[in-house]
Amino acid sequence: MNAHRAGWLALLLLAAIIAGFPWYGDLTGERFPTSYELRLVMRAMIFAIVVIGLNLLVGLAGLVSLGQAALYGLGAHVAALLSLRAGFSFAESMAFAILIPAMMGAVLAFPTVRVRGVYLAVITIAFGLIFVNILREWVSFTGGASGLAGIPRPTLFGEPLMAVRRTNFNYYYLILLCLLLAVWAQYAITYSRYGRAMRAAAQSENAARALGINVVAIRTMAFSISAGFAGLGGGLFANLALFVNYETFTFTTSIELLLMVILGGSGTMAGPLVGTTVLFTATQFLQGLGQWQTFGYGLLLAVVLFAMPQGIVGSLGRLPAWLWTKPSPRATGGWPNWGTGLEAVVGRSDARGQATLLAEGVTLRFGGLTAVNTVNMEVRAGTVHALIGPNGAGKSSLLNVISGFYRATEGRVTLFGERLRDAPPYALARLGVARSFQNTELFSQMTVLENVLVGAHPHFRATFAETLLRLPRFHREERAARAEALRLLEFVGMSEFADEAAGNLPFGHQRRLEIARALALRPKLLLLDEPAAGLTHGEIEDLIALIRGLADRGMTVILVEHHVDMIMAVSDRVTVLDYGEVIADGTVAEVQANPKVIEAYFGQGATPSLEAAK
Ligand SMILES: Nc1ncnc2c1ncn2[C@@H]1O[C@H](COP(=O)(O)OP(=O)(O)OP(=O)(O)O)[C@@H](O)[C@H]1O
Repeated sequence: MNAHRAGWLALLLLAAIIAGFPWYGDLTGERFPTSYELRLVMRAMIFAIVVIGLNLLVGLAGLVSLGQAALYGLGAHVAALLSLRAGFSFAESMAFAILIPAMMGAVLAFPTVRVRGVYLAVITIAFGLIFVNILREWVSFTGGASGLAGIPRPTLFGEPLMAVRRTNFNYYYLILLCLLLAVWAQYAITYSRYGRAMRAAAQSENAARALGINVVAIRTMAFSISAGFAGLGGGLFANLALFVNYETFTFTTSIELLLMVILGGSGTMAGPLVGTTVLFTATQFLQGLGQWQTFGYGLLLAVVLFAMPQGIVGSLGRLPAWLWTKPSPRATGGWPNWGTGLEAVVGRSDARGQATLLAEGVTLRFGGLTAVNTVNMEVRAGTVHALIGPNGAGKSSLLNVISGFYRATEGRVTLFGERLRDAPPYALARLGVARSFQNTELFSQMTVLENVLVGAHPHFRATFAETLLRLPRFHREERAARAEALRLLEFVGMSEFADEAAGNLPFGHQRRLEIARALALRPKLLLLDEPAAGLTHGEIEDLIALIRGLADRGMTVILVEHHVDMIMAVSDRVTVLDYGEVIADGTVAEVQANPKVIEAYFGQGATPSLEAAK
């Protein structure tokens, strides 16, 4: 049985235990559980729903929020106010309890455009503090310290949800249903292009942008979904307690929620359930310790996290690998022989001869430094165009302008016949511009296969709803993308590494993977920034064959390289930069004979051949 199935089975078992819990007393004749214990389980389930939402934000999108209790409180207050003051039904007020916090979440995501990490955490703390302050001070609306009491007992389809008679467990089961739906949603989002995009944006923002992911949009989505879960939890809580005030939603609750995520194992499927259960149970037991309660709580956390730094599920999940160490795949020799395989993975373009890229007077300044100075360059489709020059000549800067990472101070760039003014990197990627980075930028904690799948992100058409419901189009696209990703991996000789974490790969393989991932975008223009750096002689030979093969099939390649052998072997044209300016442009032979180039590389009076640079 694989881990996947075991997980679902464990969940089913847990659901069965929770579902059977109210009937335990009837079966055994004991006075257990009383309505007090039932309420505790309901509150724990509500917490778990909020924690699942927070896990998506922290564990997947890598965004730490310390204001989640405020969104939970917002849901609770929306539900309470709408049913108390506006006479909304339970279902109506719950819909708004989810919707309004989700919208608030999108607003909260806005600062992530500028800040992340600890700064973002501080902003979310500020949000939480302001929220509680408003609740406390706006007495006419929220009741201040006396809160909102007398919320009507919820009913659904005319049926009372709360205990009128002892065996009315409707609300209990409704919360359980919501929890199971939340677990499902977490699973469906994590194992989809949305989850992959969230993890990608967290692990390498630049690579994510270069692969067509709108990082701001994906983070807004993560915040919004997470806030929606918090709101759902809040609404359920208000209708359970029938009373709300600010004291339930303070900063301490936000910390508690985050601790549940971390203790369970952030980013894991079962982590939120385990973390919530352990901390919730611990809190109940520790109540017996009186004034030592906080001490015991702190000690428990410190010990568990010291022993299991990845959280309970995160650390236990590694156990099988540790117990039954499987040999990690060994590096294969060279890359396979490209030939027919290439056709299958990149197809063939017939745009040959047309101008793929036209740079006119492109200038890029960093303060007083002119990194790129009035560069004019034309790159034709289906050619390998090398961009060379001494260190600091401005080659990477020009690549960054072409791929949208830097905005040209002056001049213009025309791509595929369209003038694209200030298009962001993700938009250019979607038009067909892929790139590699000088220092490889992989999603190191994702598997090799997942890395390539992120490259296919812009090609998915299934909507969010189709993804959540796992409708046929989702499965079709996912299967096709996987097949294509595996083909690409086979193509770069890395099939046996598919399930390995990208960060564990040897350097040469990381470069291969970066190229496979870029090809998954099905680009028309491929920008390679020093792809041969750190590769062995044999690997460089393979790389040359690959680049040539790509160009022969109509793909345009712009190559920034220092390896002179490689440039001579593979390039159709060469543009030479020095101090940000174009000093030569032509075929390899023309450039080689150009005195300006020789001077730039070797100083005045040097050997008149680039060959000597080998
Ligand atoms: N973000 C930045 N801020 C300020 N200056 C920068 C920035 N990026 C590059 N530069 C400067 O611009 C100039 C060109 O740098 P660039 O990295 O484009 O050169 P390069 O030709 O790619 O060099 P190398 O071959 O060493 O990678 C250098 O003087 C560099 O210090």
